[in-house]
Amino acid sequence: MPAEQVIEQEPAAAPLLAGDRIEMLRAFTADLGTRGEQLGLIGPLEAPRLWTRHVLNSALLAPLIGSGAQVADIGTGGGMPGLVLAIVRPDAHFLFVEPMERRCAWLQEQIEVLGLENAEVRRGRAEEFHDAWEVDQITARAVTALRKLVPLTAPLLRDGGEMLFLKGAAVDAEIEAAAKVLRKFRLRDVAVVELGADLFAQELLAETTRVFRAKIVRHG
Ligand SMILES: C[S@@+](CC[C@H](N)C(=O)[O-])C[C@H]1O[C@@H](n2cnc3c(N)ncnc32)[C@H](O)[C@@H]1O
Repeated sequence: MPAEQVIEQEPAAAPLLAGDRIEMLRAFTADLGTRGEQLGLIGPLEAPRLWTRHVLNSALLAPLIGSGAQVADIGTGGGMPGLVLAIVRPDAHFLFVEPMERRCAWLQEQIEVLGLENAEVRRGRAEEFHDAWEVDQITARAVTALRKLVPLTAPLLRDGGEMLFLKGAAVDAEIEAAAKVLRKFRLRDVAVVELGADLFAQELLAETTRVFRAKIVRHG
């Protein structure tokens, strides 16, 4: 049996990003680090980079969430980024869209254990909710490439709503490959935003995060 992985020590940026929600974020991270691999929520090598690569990578998105916004997080899985954002942004409301039953059970358990009042799980694939909702913002991480993610998520957004997708180093190539769907779904103000550069410069965080950001403008 492989040796148990040690959970990464909490980076100095964590309390700065979580503010008075830090204890909640610590409880979630500890639970994910302890049970996440066994439940198939994180890979076998992820515990030593759990804070940096997963939890804080998600929390960095928090300043882009609108106050009072209705947000759908697509493919929440073990909780990234939706559950982390629901913890650090109690002033916004989150729907966790996830097709896998075991992952939904984990997310529901976390909502109850943490006492989160601003989050709900919706079991299913994003396409099952097309035209049923008109949310303000959509978040997603590690679900699929942009050229597939945009058609999956655009019908869930209100006119003027926004996509915020955590992406890796290949984001520019993904945007290029998605040029046709970006036009088809009338996305505007397409940008790649780098988050966490200030914390990185102060050596409080080991990595920055890239976000694909765009607005949908159906009329005009
Ligand atoms: C690689 S995991 C990423 C999980 C989490 N977002 C993260 O970054 O750790 C992809 C997740 O997307 C979910 N998923 C795949 N296709 C989906 C769809 N069409 N709609 C909603 N969720 C989907 C999967 O069930 C899985 O939990």
